[in-house]
This record gives sequence, structure tokens and C-alpha cells, in this order.
Amino acid sequence: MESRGRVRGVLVECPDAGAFAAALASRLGELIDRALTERGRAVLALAGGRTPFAAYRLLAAQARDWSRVSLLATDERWVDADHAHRNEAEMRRAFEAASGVHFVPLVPAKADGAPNAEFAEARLVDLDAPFDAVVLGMGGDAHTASLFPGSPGLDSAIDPSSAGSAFVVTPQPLPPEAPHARITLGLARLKRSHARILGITGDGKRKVWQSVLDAEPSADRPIGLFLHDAAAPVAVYWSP
Ligand SMILES: O=C1O[C@H](COP(=O)(O)O)[C@@H](O)[C@H](O)[C@H]1O
Repeated sequence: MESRGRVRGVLVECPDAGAFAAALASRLGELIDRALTERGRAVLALAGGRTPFAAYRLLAAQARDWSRVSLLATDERWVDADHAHRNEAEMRRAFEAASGVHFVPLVPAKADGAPNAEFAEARLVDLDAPFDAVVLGMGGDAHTASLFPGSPGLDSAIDPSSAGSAFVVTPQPLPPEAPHARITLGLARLKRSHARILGITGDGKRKVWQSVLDAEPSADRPIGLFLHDAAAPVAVYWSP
């Protein structure tokens, strides 16, 4: 436990990417097994992007009854199910070893027409209990999930009085590595979890994380809306 900025929280510093993946997979495995023991079921919302995927592959190799585990992305790109930028598709590949695990999509298999959150909301109706774990990532602009600073849709997605759990956010500008509108879980839904974890790697992201802690919470740095909430602490996993 250590104090950073004005926030107390857990920081797990790992010496390298392998140790980061192992530590994250181990913690997620503990959280899943606790949920299975206590509730007979586990539901996790997992970051997409790139950073956590080695951890997901290690997690998937752990032995347990995966048929009682459901996974969804914290956010999804408005693309078809087989698109290379679809977070869910990448997760399905990472969890191939986890026989029987369930995936809850946030976007229809054919992402036709204007992006909308109706499909996601319909899937989330059955997942009203707190998540067992939420894994967040963070971009260099301090976005998390698809809560992109300064983007259309952000205000509703971070407003605790907004109805619903899922929102359309269109990053502005569109990130070159995944230039798509997004469906993201909102701030309140992401916080409603038995555990919140942020996974980041590299000195650049560590500096962003520290600068967010040192600043007042603001919609300009959406990850700070989690990191500054003492009522919903975030464990941070980091490696160079
Ligand atoms: O677009 C996204 O970016 C963030 C960060 O991704 P990373 O590749 O820098 O780890 C990710 O957490 C989010 O789920 C994803 O859709």
C-alpha cells in the first residue's frame, strides 16, 4: 500500500512484462475462484487494447470450471465480430484454453448502421450484480475503457445520474490504431465491481498515471475519475 498524489491504493510493481502478466493472471484467478466459491458464478469486465493479453492467456491456462465464468470487454469498437480491431475477437483467441467460458458481446456480430448501445444494454440486463473484477487499461491521453477525453458521448458516460450502463463514445480524434466509434461501459457500471485493477506498462504510462494522481480529478483525464475515488479503490499493476 502506498500513497501517491492524494490517493491511497495498491501499486504492484513488476520487474518485467512476464512478471506483470503472471501477477495479473494470478490475481484474476484468485478473484474468479473466490466468486465461484461464494456465488457459484464469476463475471469479469476486461480491458481490450494490447497491454493485458499475455495475462489473459496465462489466466486461460488455469484449471477451473470455466463454464461458470462470463467475460465481457470494458469497451468495444463498432466493428463486425470478425474484425481485427474487435476487442471481443482478440479475447476469444486469448481465452481459447478456457473451455466453456462465456463471452458477452457489446456490439452485434454485424455492426451495421449508426453505433448504438441498445444491443449492449440488452445483454447487460442479466448482469446486474457487481462484477467480480474490472480490468482497466489506460491510453497515453489518460482515457480508460473508451472514456476518451473531449469526445462526443463522454459526458453521459461519466455522469452517475445517466440511465443505462453502456454508451456510444466517438473518440476525437479517432485513434489511428483503431479508428472506430466505441460502445463503452459507463463510469458508474465500471466502478460497480468487487475489485478494480488498472494494468499499465512502460515509463510513459507510469508518468501519465502519476500526473493524473497529482492533478484534480477531471473529465480531461478520465482514468483519474477512478483513481481519485477512495470509495472504489483501484489496484495498479505496472511493469517497465
Ligand atoms: O482503445 C483501447 O485502449 C485502451 C488502452 O489500450 P492499450 O493497447 O494501450 O493497452 C484499452 O484499455 C481499451 O480497452 C481499448 O479499447
